[in-house]
Amino acid sequence: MEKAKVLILAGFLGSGKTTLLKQLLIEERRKGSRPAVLMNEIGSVSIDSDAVPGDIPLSELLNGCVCCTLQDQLERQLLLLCQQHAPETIIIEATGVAHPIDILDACLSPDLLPFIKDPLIISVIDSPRWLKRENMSIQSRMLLTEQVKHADLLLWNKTGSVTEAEREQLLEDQNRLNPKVTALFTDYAKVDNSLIRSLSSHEKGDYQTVRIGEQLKVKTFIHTFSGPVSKERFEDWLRNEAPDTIYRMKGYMQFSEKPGTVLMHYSYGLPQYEPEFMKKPLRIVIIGEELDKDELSSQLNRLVE
Ligand SMILES: Nc1nc2c(ncn2[C@@H]2O[C@H](COP(=O)(O)OP(=O)(O)OP(=O)(O)O)[C@@H](O)[C@H]2O)c(=O)[nH]1
Repeated sequence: MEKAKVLILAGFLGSGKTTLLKQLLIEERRKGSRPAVLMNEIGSVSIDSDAVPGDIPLSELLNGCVCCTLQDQLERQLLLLCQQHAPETIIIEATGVAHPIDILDACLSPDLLPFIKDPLIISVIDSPRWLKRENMSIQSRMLLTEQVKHADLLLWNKTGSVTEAEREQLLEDQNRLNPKVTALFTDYAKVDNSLIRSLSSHEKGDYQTVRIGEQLKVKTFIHTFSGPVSKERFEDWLRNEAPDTIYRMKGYMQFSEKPGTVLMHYSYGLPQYEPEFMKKPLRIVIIGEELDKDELSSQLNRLVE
């Protein structure tokens, strides 16, 4: 049996991993290959799994981060995927707070060796966030650095608004942290899949363990809206009231100004909306540091009209 190639998508919350995943799946389909996806989200509700078409085997690890609590489960799920579906490629989208080497460790268990080859770490970095990382907590900064340092392929993503001088800075950081890496400047994580196929992983050095859970204080919670909210007031809330330690929000909402449900993505200060045509519960997952759940819930409840 042909061993499956494993791609580990690493990168901080909201950096563009799901955007890359969708493109990789389209490309895998185009070349007639059999991909499978393993997703890990720290919330108890999977939102990203909608990105995976229904006929592609998908395994989900919810409610925890691979690097902290779910390593055994990741191993088991990988084994099951291999035994049940014999995929040619397995794409692992880890939570934005996972340490890439921990995921790699789980992939390298002896039980899995007959089934998988070449785990490759693709780190998707939110370039504007990287450039302003001094505003983040020390643990988050360390994690970002580790994601750059251990990447086999590094995507400096969201470079649409990055200046030439900032690109120079990114290259300098890259040369300092991971001089051998193959790196690209990308927008919406657009990358030629033939490049990924041609890559081979390099030796991983020692790494500094960053266990997220307690230390990073990245927390997640789910807020359920009882009805439509005012879009204008929601965006006012984002601009003026929402704590800037919210890294990411994602979920389904309805706005009183316009009928229909939207999938709302929020990362690094900007909301984006996509129409959603299926009936979905009006709930969002909020991920951030030092969040006061009760305070946030009452602020969000006040937006319901
Ligand atoms: N402006 C801009 N937005 C982008 C780019 N790449 C992705 N996005 C948007 O950023 C948001 C987050 O992207 P995702 O692909 O969901 O990020 P992720 O890393 O999977 O996020 P988590 O699953 O929360 O960790 C989405 O609204 C994307 O459309 C980019 O290059 N430029």
